[in-house]
Amino acid sequence: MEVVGLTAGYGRTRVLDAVRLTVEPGGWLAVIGPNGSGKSTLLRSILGFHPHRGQVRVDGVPTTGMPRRERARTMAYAPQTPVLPDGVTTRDYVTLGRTPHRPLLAAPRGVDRQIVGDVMERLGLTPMAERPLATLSGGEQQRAVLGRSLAQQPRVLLLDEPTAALDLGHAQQVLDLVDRLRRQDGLTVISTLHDLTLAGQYADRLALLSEGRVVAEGSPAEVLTTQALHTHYGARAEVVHGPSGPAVLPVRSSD
Ligand SMILES: Nc1ncnc2c1ncn2[C@@H]1O[C@H](COP(=O)(O)OP(=O)(O)OP(=O)(O)O)[C@@H](O)[C@H]1O
Repeated sequence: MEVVGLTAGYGRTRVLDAVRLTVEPGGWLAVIGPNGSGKSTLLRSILGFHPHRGQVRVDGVPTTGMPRRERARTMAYAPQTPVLPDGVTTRDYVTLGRTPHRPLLAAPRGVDRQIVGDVMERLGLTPMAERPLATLSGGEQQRAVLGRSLAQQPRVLLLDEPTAALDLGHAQQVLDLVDRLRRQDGLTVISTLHDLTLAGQYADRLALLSEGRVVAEGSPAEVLTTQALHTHYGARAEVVHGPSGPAVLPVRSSD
């Protein structure tokens, strides 16, 4: 996937300024940056949900002008704060991810049910499959949202803060699953992640966004530096390099 010269904003306020990114097939790019730096706006622009200038290409093909169903088979999105429909079960909700793969208004086929069952099993959602979505905990709902996007079997998966409502064990379970899918199936992943240690462990490249510009891009060890965390987050932190990648340790003020 290539993003070239992506510029976007709200009204007269520019939020993204000529953003340029490239992600190899099967690559995982984590977009990091302080609150309000434009991460969600970037994902929504890439998906074509937010007006922007510039170009987004998948396998060299511009996504602008792609028919909606083709675009939905190309890119799937798990938003940070999804709007969840009332009165649907978890299974029905995950099954919505199959919509771009089956004829309009057709009932789910055996293959759709099998893919949905498989995704729910891998995300630990099977025990709550027949429960109304509204009765799930925040973390369970977040996994259901990810399940829907995985059932879509896209080539590019865009995840906005996929671990925000998850405890550490479930966060690792979800990130491990995404990691397996990219290694086995060549799924390309672009995610935002506030947890910089998890970002450094799972993504193979990081892009640091600050005030709408990519100010650093490279391997986790290249991007996660004490200086960058100080300059762009105003944070005091040490970066420790371990076997799973860099870990970010906040340093308490001595005052
Ligand atoms: N609907 C909107 N109308 C006006 N301004 C908006 C709107 N949505 C976002 N913004 C502004 O655009 C900027 C970027 O927001 P965005 O949500 O993309 O940032 P972010 O990096 O995802 O932030 P966070 O880490 O807090 O989720 C912020 O200053 C925000 O206030």
